[in-house]
Amino acid sequence: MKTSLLLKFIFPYLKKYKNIYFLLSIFVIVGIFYQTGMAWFFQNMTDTIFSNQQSNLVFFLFIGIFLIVVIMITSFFNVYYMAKTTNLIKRDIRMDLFKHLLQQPMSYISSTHSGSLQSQIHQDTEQLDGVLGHNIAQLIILPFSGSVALIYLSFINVPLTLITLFLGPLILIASKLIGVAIRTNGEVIQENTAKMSKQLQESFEGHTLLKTFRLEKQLTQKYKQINEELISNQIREGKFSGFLQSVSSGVGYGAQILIFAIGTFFVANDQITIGDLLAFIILSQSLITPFSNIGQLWTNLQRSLSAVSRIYTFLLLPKHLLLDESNVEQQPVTITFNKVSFSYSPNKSIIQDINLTIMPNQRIAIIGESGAGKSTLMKLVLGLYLPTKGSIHLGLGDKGLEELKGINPYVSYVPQDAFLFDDTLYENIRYGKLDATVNEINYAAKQVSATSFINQLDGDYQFQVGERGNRLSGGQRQRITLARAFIGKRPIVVFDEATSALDVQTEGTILKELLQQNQEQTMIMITHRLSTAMYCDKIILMANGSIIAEGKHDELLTTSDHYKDLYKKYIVANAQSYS
Ligand SMILES: Nc1ncnc2c1ncn2[C@@H]1O[C@H](COP(=O)(O)OP(=O)(O)OP(=O)(O)O)[C@@H](O)[C@H]1O
Repeated sequence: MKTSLLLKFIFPYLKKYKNIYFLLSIFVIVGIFYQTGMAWFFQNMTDTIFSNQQSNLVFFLFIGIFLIVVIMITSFFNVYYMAKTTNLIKRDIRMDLFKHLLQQPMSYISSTHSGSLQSQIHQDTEQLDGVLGHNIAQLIILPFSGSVALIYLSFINVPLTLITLFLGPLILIASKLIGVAIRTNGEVIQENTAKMSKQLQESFEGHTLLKTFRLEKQLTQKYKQINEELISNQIREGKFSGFLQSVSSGVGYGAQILIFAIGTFFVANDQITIGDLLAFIILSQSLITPFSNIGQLWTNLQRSLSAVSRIYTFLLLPKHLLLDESNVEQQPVTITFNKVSFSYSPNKSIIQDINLTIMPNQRIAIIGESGAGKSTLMKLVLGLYLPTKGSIHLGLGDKGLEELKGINPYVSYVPQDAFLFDDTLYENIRYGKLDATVNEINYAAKQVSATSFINQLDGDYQFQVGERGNRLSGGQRQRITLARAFIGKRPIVVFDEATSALDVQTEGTILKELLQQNQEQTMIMITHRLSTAMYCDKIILMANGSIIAEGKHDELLTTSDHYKDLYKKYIVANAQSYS
């Protein structure tokens, strides 16, 4: 990606702190002239001493104290303001990345590994120093301080100035060549680190499997391989930087020796004074440093720019459309599928040509074999994915029909995996309705038969559920996710096998309670249990992404052979379990 484009992207972040940058630039300008001021000071003080004008020494003493005070103040504010702006901008970028991440469509989330994404967001933000902090300031300052030194020295002696200047381009050529290698290598290091976080995260999340299948050796081997790759690339980077440093030091010290040798000759011939030579030795660094440091600063900038490029590319990803929740009212909502087809990838159709109407307050069961497309159909209802063909409309009574083009705000969802946030039970239920009162939370827990187990936990509702809720049993987690879904009283609730971890009796009690107490809600349940489906207003039977039968239990027994078979199997299985 073009450097100018990346700098244009970062500029608005800098602009926000223009006042601090203005103050910073004052201290930076003082810094630019400071080195020349010091050279002037030593040059004139030396010449004064050598010309026996000791009476002027008091004047130089005051100038010396003044210079010390100036450098102390300048150094403090330079470092402080630079750190302040850099960290403030990093904070803003991190926030933008996080907000953007939350608005990513499911297609992005499901195709990206969370470990790599985390490492990318953290590391790339940390690497921004190269374009924000001292690095960029130095890149701007050095040419100026070099020019000021050049003008000052050329007033003293032009040939000696040219000799000093002559060595600089050598470093520039070396750093240009090495800079490209460092940037490419930096990108590989970033990939290695992302792979490592990915593996760390998987080892942590899958630790039960890892232990039971005795996978320690395999995973250690895999981790070792990535670690070795990372270290070899980091060492290679060290080699590149070392080479650059070596050229810079050689040229820097070489310049000083050369100036000293030739300068002494000029002093001996009365072409310059000892003070002038001293000024040359001090300022030669200001002339050489831009060349030597610009190499390192440039490579840092390149490394940072590749981080900026990844951040920019991520922020350019289109967001998932979020409907304005403030307009959402509790009202009956009809869902209509018009010839809807959907595929996750271009070659494989998952949902095919579905026509379906779900009326307000209906109880719908979606059944079918594993992989038939039941969850995908519900993800379309939730608006997590948009149809690839056809359309879904929401009938909103007086407000008419509205095509679903983003997240559906009228639906609550109880997912298959009963995910809980690492927080208290209370907070986990409250996420379903942020302004819920204590009574509402109690009531929601009661509806899903959760109060008895909550009362036995340490701290009741203040119990910390742990990562993904792992301090609770599967059935307890499911009850909390049910409470979270019902507390918001949205017009439609989708259950994706939301009671599969409960025994049939508890499931029956909870569903009976929920169905009775929430008559004014549409409930759509994906289930493998016919015992649940049988009591619904409508059963939708799916196979290979299509609806192959729909109707009430009694109707389906006469209209669908497929359903009849399922029912027979259910009767047999039930009879066996009681025999
Ligand atoms: N994020 C995804 N990316 C690509 N393919 C997917 C994705 N999610 C599901 N699929 C595929 O879509 C098909 C339907 O999956 P879906 O989860 O909708 O089935 P299901 O009927 O709910 O199955 P189950 O009863 O096992 O939960 C499967 O073949 C699955 O591999």
